[in-house]
Amino acid sequence: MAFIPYSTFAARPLLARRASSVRFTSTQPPQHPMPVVAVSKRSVKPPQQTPPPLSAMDSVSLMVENVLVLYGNRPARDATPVAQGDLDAVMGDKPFFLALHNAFLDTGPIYKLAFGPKVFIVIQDPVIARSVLRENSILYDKGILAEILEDVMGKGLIPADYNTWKIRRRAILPGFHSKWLQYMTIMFASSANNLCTKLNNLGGNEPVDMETEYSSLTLDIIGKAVFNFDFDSINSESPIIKAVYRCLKETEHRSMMAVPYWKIPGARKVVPRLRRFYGDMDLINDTLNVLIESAKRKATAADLSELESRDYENVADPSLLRFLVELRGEETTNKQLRDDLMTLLIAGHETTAAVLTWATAELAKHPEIMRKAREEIETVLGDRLPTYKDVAKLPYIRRIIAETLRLYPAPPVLIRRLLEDTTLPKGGSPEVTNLPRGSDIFINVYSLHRSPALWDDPEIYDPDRWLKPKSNPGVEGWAGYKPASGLEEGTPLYPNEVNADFAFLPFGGGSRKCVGDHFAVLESVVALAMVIRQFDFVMVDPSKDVEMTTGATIHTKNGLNMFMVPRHSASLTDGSIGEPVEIGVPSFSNP
Ligand code: HEM
Repeated sequence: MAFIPYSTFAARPLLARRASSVRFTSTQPPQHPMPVVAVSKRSVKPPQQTPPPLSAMDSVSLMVENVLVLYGNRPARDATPVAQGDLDAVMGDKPFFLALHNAFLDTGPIYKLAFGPKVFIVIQDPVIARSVLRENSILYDKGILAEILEDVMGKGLIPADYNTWKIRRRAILPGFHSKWLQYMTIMFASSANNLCTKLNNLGGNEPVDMETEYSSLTLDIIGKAVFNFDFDSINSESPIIKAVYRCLKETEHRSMMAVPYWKIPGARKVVPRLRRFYGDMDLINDTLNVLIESAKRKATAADLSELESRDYENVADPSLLRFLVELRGEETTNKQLRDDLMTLLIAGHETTAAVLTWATAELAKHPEIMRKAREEIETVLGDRLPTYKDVAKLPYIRRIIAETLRLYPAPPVLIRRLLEDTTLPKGGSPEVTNLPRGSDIFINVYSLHRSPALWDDPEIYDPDRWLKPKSNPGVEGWAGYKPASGLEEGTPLYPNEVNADFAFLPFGGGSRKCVGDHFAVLESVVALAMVIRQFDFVMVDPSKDVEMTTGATIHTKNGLNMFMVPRHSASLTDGSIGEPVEIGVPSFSNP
């Protein structure tokens, strides 16, 4: 059976490009951006006490109960439907969350998914999701997800137990303050500019795999932001980049395994993929340790207010790592810092690459949306590089990012494990659900975002849906979606879980909500605007492999539904694309 990894959430199309006639010749010097986009600091409301984690005995007794209920005569605790039969029919080589989605359409907003003695509770209801993620978040830990990610992220924020998480979240969250984000936006533009230069230099009709290109872009960005390290993966492939990618692949592979083979004693010495994985981890850890030592040597202790008001344009190392080692009172071990860095690197990389890839794919499918997007970019930016201030003036591009995250959330499923017996609210389901301690829970964000009960024409890609309110009294306790003044300047950066009352969870919600949401939206808006104003993308028959005019055959990785070829029109290039102009970003130096 398959679990869902954090970083790989599938669902990404394969793209190709060719330079279009959009000019890109000069830029204005970067302005000092003002904080116009509403970037708010969220207060973390830690619960008072969390129940103890599950013991092996607890797991066994839960499995016994499941067997007795599913295959014996013991009555179930409630009437929540079991989706076993339906899932068997749909499970094949499709991504796991698509199987979950089919079961949702057949079964309803909450169901139980049985694999032998193991039962998962699958939730696609905003009221129940709100209860798990926000109102009663104290009752849950990351369960299976923590087990899969432990080797890579250690006690980083995503898999961390409650006590570690509470301390590290308090340290890391302030690092994403608005002055730093403003400065980072300049770096996003500079990095996206490198990608555009590379694509321009490729020339010809060769198809380009945009998923890979976006992935390199977001890796370069996250490396600079998190530890001031220039992977330069847009232009080169170093051993460290290869090691990072292979580790991501290993995490993905583990997520598909029913048996945690990496925990078998001695396995890491004899299984070739594990030997390579731990070798890669050694290389990454050595590199991170050098970066940590170097940051510690240069560090001067500072208070939060000093760090928040820094002149980042004149700081040699503006990274989060530097912030973390300089923040007074936040003494921490190298091991914890390594875990934090690795977590941020993985969490902030493929997720953003996926949204950029899907957004580009959807724009290629919808020429009218592409036209409106380019019109906005032309009006606001012309051919200069975007700044933080500009992002506030690009509400249509921001809606495109939001709409892409709705249809292609990455991760498509949030994972939790219940630590105490509880009762879930009804929401849109007929009954409340009684759950025993130890229940594994999937919040199926993919289906929540495509639920006909919550969205009009949910399968349609429509960035303007975010301008219209939506409600449904049939979902008991759901406040509906309320647009925040049309997402114009000065309003929230993106429609979020608060104004959709947990029907829209691209960055999760509650205390463990993504710390990088604003970072990711700013990055996506800047990169998408810069790429689509210069390049065209065309959709072709998604149902089969396609022979390119160049003779190349493109295969979609996940068989989901789309890929692209360059537009075959000579009029698309008029030779007017000039040299991109450098902007004032200090170079990111590797130690
Ligand atoms: C489009 C891009 C992104 C998406 C869709 C995304 C999505 C998410 C989601 C859904 C969660 C919640 C997971 C859960 O509740 O189990 C999360 C958590 C997290 N994300 Fe992101 N993320 C993105 C970008 C980033 C970036 C750029 C960073 C860092 C620079 C980041 C760092 C984190 C961290 C550290 C957590 C764990 C928070 C905690 O448990 O306190 N993410 N992300």
